[in-house]
Amino acid sequence: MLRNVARRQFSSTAFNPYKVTVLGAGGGIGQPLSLLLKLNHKVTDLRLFDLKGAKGVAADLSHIPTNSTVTGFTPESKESQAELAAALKDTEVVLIPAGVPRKPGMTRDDLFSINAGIVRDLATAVAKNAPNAAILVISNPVNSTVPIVAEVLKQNGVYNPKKLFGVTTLDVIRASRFISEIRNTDPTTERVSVVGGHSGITILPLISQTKHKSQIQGETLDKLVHRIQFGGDEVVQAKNGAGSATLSMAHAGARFANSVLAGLEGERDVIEPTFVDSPLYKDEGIDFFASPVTLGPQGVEKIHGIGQLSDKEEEMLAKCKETLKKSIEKGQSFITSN
Ligand SMILES: NC(=O)C1=CN([C@@H]2O[C@H](COP(=O)(O)OP(=O)(O)OC[C@H]3O[C@@H](n4cnc5c(N)ncnc54)[C@H](O)[C@@H]3O)[C@@H](O)[C@H]2O)C=CC1
Ligand SMILES: O=C([O-])CC(=O)C(=O)O
Repeated sequence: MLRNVARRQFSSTAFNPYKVTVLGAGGGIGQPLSLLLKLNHKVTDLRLFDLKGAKGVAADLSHIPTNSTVTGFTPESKESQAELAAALKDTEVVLIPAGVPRKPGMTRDDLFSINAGIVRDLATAVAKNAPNAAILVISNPVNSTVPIVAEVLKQNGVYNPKKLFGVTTLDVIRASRFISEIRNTDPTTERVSVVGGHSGITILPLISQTKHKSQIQGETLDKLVHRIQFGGDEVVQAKNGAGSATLSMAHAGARFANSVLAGLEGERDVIEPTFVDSPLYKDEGIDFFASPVTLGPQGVEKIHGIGQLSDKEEEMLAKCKETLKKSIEKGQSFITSN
């Protein structure tokens, strides 16, 4: 009995042979994320790339008795692109947690000067070696790195807006957890729509759309919204210079990747909030926005609107859009004006 359950949970079949690549797999997020992907029965060929450490992580994970193969890739020399190309060749899903994390006192935008170039170069390699892959961007600042990837793909003639995602799932899981702490409920059943972007005031949790809207008001509401928006800072401060969220992010990234794979496999009604090329506010010059998205065989199947907001949420949305627009334009012009 136990064996059957284990087999059902972990074994792969010929129907779901997905190749998945993690870029930045040796890092704080990359390692636990790779572990969770090794446990995902939808993944059969797991490729791990990092400037350092990926081979060790791959050898370690390869002893876990799930059906996927795991291969590690590190560049032979500073200039070598061959290993990155091999890690990406014809892969179906690419997760990008490569880049530097925050230290106390920094904003995510402070990471732009280093991470923009890292993400640009990795996106260029994806464009050349896996032009049809779904790309899941974790590296911060997400509000700018996703537009960077889009512009690189456009320059290479392979941009498919249905296959590019900024991973905002950590905001969603934080919202579930924090609301359950206030209401003393089971966090696994709490659903909160979090829209906008992924930093500070661009993170817009729609508490008025939850079943707790009448119970969570006034100061409690303000504190909850603030905690969801600045949840990353709690971890950055607690780690005190040793980085930002890694384990909760690995969980969030693995959950989102599983949803993307479920959509590709043809599962129906897979909906996750994510930061995508979106029609919602394009007429205001905002090319990307996070909202609930139905995931399907081609990637994005349907982008849902954000529904009815409270007056307070409308005010927050206006501020969110102002900041988001600038961050998106900063990412776009990093590619178009260089
Ligand atoms: N989207 C989100 O919700 C979240 C995003 N993040 C972001 O994820 C990124 C990674 O965070 P951590 O894993 O904690 O950092 P880390 O420093 O522990 O790991 C980053 C890894 O990227 C690798 N790397 C750097 N340049 C590379 C390149 N050109 N090619 C391949 N690998 C490269 C490094 O060698 C390192 O192993 C940061 O930018 C962080 O801000 C972190 C938490 C949540
Ligand atoms: O706070 C950070 O820098 C990392 C992050 O994006 C998060 O934890 O939400």
